[in-house]
Amino acid sequence: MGRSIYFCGSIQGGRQDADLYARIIKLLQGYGEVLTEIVGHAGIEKEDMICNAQSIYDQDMEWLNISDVVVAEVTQPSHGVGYEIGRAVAMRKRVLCLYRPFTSKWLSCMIRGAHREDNVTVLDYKEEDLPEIFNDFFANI
Ligand SMILES: O=c1[nH]c(=O)n([C@H]2C[C@H](O)[C@@H](COP(=O)(O)O)O2)cc1CO
Repeated sequence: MGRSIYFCGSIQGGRQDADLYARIIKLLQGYGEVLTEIVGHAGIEKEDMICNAQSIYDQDMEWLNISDVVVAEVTQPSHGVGYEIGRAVAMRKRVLCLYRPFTSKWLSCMIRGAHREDNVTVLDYKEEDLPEIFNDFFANI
């Protein structure tokens, strides 16, 4: 164990999948410490109103830096999630992007096209597949 996991999910991009993020975070906590647990909290977008964007950015970049692995739910498009993935790739982090294809959302080619054998994995998934996906993914990290 002892891994630090940076989980990315849409906040200002739309909170339609917030409950799913909370369930994913719970599963991920079986594999390490999730630094960005707050992404699954109900009411976070309202909390943000009273917070400072720069301090959130600075904290998140620090967490991204120290993380061992990045897991992103990318179905709901989000500037912040796309930015975090781009920075994580530049830092040569191991990145897992999870996309649910059976929705009306299309995945950006800047995410789909980032898939590489060695460090970036982009997977189409259904929620019921997650335990097996995480078991396989974390077996090598
Ligand atoms: O309050 C916040 N706290 C925070 O950690 N984030 C980070 C984590 C999420 O993975 C990502 C979401 O970006 P966005 O808000 O553009 O959808 O940005 C984003 C916000 C709000 O933009």
